[in-house]
Amino acid sequence: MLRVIIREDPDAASVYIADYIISRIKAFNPTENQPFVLGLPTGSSPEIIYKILVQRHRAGEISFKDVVTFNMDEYVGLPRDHPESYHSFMYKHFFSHVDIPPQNINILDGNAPDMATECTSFEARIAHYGGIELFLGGVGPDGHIAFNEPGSSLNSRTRVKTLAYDTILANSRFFENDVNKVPRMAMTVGIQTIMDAREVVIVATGAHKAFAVQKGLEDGVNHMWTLSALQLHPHPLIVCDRDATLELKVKTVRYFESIEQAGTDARTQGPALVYRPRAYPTPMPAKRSSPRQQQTPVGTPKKVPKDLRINTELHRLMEEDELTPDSMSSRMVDSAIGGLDGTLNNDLVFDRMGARMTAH
Ligand SMILES: N[C@@H]1[C@@H](O)[C@H](O)[C@@H](COP(=O)(O)O)O[C@@H]1O
Repeated sequence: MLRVIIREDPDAASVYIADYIISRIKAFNPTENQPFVLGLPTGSSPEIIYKILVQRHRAGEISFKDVVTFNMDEYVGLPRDHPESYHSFMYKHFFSHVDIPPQNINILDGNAPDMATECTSFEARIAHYGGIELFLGGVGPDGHIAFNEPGSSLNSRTRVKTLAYDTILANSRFFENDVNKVPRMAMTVGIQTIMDAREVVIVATGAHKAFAVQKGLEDGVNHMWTLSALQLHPHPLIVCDRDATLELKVKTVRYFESIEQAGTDARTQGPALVYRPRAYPTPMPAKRSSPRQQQTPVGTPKKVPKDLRINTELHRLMEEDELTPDSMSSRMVDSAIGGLDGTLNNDLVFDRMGARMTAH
């Protein structure tokens, strides 16, 4: 069921989401062998949420020791240590301040020598953990989730996307208001990757999100407003501030408010917490990588166990016409995304195109 929670301002909406995430992690009671798998976004809206999560962690209320994270997107070609890379954002606002082990952090490498392999490997790492339990996301003013711009396939998986002009314009505020400094491409999880999460929580704050919220909630499912795909998800939660509801019908707002007033607190109404979503195969036991392996850039894995093969007849992993030319990539060592490299190098293989892994 679609749940919409409305709070008066961004702070109150963020407190709600931080509370929600904490309660879900606690209820899951993660361990090293059964970690809570959390999908995470960047952007100015989630910044407040991270701030609250850090405060709660410092107050001893929540640990991220047994949480594994997957970030939804990253710019292509921007150096990892650039202040505006999503890698830098995540460390600055969250990872550096909590007890998450570095090997539990998964961020797409926007400078990977082979973009297709990087995307395929990301999906395989998610599958390795049995899927994402809770995917937190934001929404762009044009209704995009992650970087699934208008027109994205609702069946899409992790791939390279060209950014829409609206998004380049919106994100130029992080690049000295110069549209020419904004990367033109990004790697992003697909709509299907998000839809496979057991639970999706979206933060939408500010009047500039109101139109996207209206299109996403009140109109039908369509690929031009990719937020609308969540209408088909069994457990979506959209948390808005009052301004983000400005384009909704009064009737819609009243309905969602009445659901909350009726006592069905979303915090106790999430899906049953299970470690392994049925959509995913039983994963291999997690192996600890040696520090040396953690320094290894993402390479081409060797072979795929049968239960991790993805039938890409159904899901194309790449939009080949949008691939970055090799010359734009620079090989970088990313220790933060290297935690599973050892495992992947030993146990998984992708063919040259990276887009097709078929059952033999
Ligand atoms: N790829 C990110 C999205 O994941 C995010 O939801 C959106 C909105 O960000 P903000 O919260 O800054 O408005 O910005 C970017 O495009």
